[in-house]
Amino acid sequence: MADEAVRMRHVTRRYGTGTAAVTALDDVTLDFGHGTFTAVMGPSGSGKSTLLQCASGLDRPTSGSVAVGGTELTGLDETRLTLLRRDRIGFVFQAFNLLPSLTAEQNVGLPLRLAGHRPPPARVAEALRQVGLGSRARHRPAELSGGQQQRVALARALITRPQVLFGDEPTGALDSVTSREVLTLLRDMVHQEGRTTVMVTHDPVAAGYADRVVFLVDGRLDGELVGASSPQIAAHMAKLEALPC
Ligand SMILES: Nc1ncnc2c1ncn2[C@@H]1O[C@H](COP(=O)(O)OP(=O)(O)OP(=O)(O)O)[C@@H](O)[C@H]1O
Repeated sequence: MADEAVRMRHVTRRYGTGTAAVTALDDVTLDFGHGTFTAVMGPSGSGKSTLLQCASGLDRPTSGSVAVGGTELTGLDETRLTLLRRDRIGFVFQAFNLLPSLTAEQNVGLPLRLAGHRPPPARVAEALRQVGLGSRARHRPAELSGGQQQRVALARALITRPQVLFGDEPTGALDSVTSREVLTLLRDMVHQEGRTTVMVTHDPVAAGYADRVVFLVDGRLDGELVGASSPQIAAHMAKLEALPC
């Protein structure tokens, strides 16, 4: 097994050409260790989502390399990259992206169904139980609260037992109490199951649940905090946001 769950080396991502070119990520070298929970923070437009997309194989860097679980993504064709994402990576987004006509258990089983397998009912039930929704298996998304819907999305992301879970503002649409429930669940999964988790967030309270916070400014890494409290993270962000552009 590779030392790191995700390795990024000199990753640069440019969009557009000529005078319209934007360097969204600029020579980023970063590792995410197995069984760690990392938050990615930075001012708006600093490249957080681009970093997440390059690290997870949703997007390809313009230059540099990314490896997940020791597999270099750079040389993979689209089919292999899709398979790697399907088998090794889980995603949760701000929008829960559940299918409204399917029940919670059908939504959770969907990734296995899409991969051509019949979802084992015991595995689906276990995934729902893990996120505290064992009794809501037959409910449709409209019958669930926002926090419950995000927990269904989390169970769906975890049903394939991914090596790495990526979240882009996973609590962005939730109130503070519900956010805390989802973040506690994420943190427990990291610590109890060694599920490597990388989460982009604007919220210092959310980032306070992570073991480590890495900061981006203008597409470049700009320091990190390990084991920091939410007020310490908020103070660091305030300094970064005060920097002249
Ligand atoms: N598809 C694209 N085409 C052109 N420019 C893009 C594209 N995607 C992102 N960018 C630019 O790249 C830079 C980084 O964007 P990114 O979405 O990664 O930032 P972010 O830190 O996630 O921002 P926010 O916090 O506002 O969501 C921004 O200047 C953005 O405008």
